[in-house]
Amino acid sequence: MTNTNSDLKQAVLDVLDVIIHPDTAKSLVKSQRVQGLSIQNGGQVGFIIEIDGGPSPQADSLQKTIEEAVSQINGVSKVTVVMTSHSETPQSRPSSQPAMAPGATHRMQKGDGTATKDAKRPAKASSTPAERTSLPGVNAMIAIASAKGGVGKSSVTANLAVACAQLGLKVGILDTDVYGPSIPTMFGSSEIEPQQNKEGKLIPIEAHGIKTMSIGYLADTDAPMIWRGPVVVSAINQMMKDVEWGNLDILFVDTPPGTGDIQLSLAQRAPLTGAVIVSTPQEIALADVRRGVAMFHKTHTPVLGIIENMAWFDDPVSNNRTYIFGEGGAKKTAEALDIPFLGELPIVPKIRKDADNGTPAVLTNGPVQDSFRLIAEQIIASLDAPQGKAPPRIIFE
Ligand SMILES: Nc1ncnc2c1ncn2[C@@H]1O[C@H](COP(=O)(O)OP(=O)(O)OP(=O)(O)O)[C@@H](O)[C@H]1O
Repeated sequence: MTNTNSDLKQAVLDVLDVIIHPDTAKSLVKSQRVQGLSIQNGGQVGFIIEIDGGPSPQADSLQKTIEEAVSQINGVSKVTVVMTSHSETPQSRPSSQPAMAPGATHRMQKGDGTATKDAKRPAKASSTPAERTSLPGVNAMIAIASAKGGVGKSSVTANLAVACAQLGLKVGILDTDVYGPSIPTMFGSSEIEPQQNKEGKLIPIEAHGIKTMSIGYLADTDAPMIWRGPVVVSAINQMMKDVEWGNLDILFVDTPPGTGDIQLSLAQRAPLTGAVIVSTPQEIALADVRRGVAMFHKTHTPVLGIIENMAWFDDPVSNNRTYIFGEGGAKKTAEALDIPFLGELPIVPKIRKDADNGTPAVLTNGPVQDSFRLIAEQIIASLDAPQGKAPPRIIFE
């Protein structure tokens, strides 16, 4: 960040410090209601304000006051305020927890408070997948999850989405991985800034035939994200609803790794049709898979299947196959948990290289494309099967 940006940041904080929250009669800054303040090039200011309760005329008026006050600051070209609410009050934050995410940004506009309403809605045991896909125009919403980080969840999401599009489906990806949003990089779209339509909804960025929206387009991903769980969930909830997805056959959701509170809230609140779990074959990852499956069961989200990534490596020089992370562990776990096993993907340097270059490997004809297509076909078929059960597994080498 440049000195100018630092000065501007301080000027914004100074202005917010003198704005008093009408309910608590405390300064927004002092009551730790400002999160994720960020200044983008050209004086674009974005931040989150935590409010209590859902949308209200008071919240609207507070937002207007904030926007007007900040836009008066010399050097500010655009102000975007996200109003979020959740059940925990800012005052109950442990003092060790930072109130702000330095450098993090968020350019979405005006929360609708649905996070609060949703937080009170229990996951219905009786809900069917169809009932839970409530995003208008979106036929199915599938979470790609991994209980462990770095197992290739985003790579699988990107390639699966393109494989589904190659099979003729309209596909989108919502990247909610706040800890490392990699979809913009994998689609070569990280420099593009999403625009808004007349209703203020974000227009997804289309790349390689996929509509993408990512927290990475909205945030400074070089800055550490230290948002608290409820704020993350609220921001993601807003991302889901405030994007003009249009008509989609499948919206894949790249989720943050883990099975903590954030992931549980997401599984409860997102109108998921089902979840696909990605794992590597080793035992330590598989223990996490069990936790992930349990989490989705708890929220009555059908687990459509498990994909084993980085299953083996074929050395092109020696022609030897090495099972670097062990052999067949995810398949065994799938069998033990009575969950469809969707297939295994080897370690292929092209998958990594193409991801880094912004062109998913599945775009090139060859074995990688074949593997992802087979998995995509099973997932598509599983959407029509009762209870989200996949058809018998197709074996490929
Ligand atoms: N089958 C594969 N072959 C080769 N490289 C792979 C494969 N799958 C993933 N990778 C590479 O491994 C790294 C981690 O993958 P990726 O970012 O998709 O994982 P992730 O589970 O989404 O990570 P995170 O937990 O950080 O979100 C990336 O560099 C990616 O290109």
